[in-house]
Amino acid sequence: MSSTVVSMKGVAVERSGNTILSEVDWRVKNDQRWVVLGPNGAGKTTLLQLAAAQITPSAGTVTLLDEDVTNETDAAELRPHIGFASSALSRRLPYGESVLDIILTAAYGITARWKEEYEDIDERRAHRVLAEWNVDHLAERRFGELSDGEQKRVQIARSVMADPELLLLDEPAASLDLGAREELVRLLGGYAASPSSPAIVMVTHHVEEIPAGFTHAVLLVGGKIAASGRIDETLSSSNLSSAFGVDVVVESSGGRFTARAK
Ligand SMILES: Nc1ncnc2c1ncn2[C@@H]1O[C@H](COP(=O)(O)OP(=O)(O)OP(=O)(O)O)[C@@H](O)[C@H]1O
Repeated sequence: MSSTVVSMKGVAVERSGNTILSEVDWRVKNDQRWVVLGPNGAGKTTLLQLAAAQITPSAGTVTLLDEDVTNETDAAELRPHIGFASSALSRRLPYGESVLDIILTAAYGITARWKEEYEDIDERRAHRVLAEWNVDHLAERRFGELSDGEQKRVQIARSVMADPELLLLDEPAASLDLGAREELVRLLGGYAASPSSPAIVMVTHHVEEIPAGFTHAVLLVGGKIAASGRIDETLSSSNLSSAFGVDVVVESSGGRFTARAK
């Protein structure tokens, strides 16, 4: 049965006197896979930080997994149930740590192994999750020695290790070469297609990075939602042209999208 995992009503975020998001009304259900698009500075990462319970709104209400997020205590309780992969978070991962430990520490919500005793069941799950993201063969390697593409897949494996109810991905394919991008997009598409996967929200700059099977899209412009809804309807040539201020043609084939200037 589908249920709402993210609900934002009349949400605004202000920082240093600037309004970064305003009038945001948005709902994500557990069987939906969303992509967030918009020009640089539109507020995409800020929207994801709200959904990750990393920040609280300046106005309006944010409800995550049926809990209102009004203060730091609410947010701290919610965070273990939300998977979040972003390059800002990955910079905090210890580069000398083994891939297996990077994944295992996620089970305890920490970024470095100290003296924890892990259960066999955690290790088995870690290997299963690594295999799911096609990095199990790298389990004993140091995280910092991996290629960008391998590191991105380990970050996502880490963010799903604790079996989250909501998975948030901030530009997971940024800086990847074509082969690594396509490998990641294929794996994300497979993950998105599974009914047992959580709700997913992915921020990206490029429609080519949207995996097949994503169901919804939201376009942010100047901190406001310019369009949102079913992906095919929202990612229209006219919506993207007006969001990015350039005349583009958007095409889709086999569930994937391309965009190019007219
Ligand atoms: N702590 C802060 N204080 C003041 N302004 C901030 C702060 N954090 C972000 N901003 C501003 O808020 C706006 C939205 O930032 P955000 O990172 O959410 O946008 P974005 O759409 O993810 O951008 P990009 O595509 O460039 O990553 C930007 O203009 C940014 O400079």
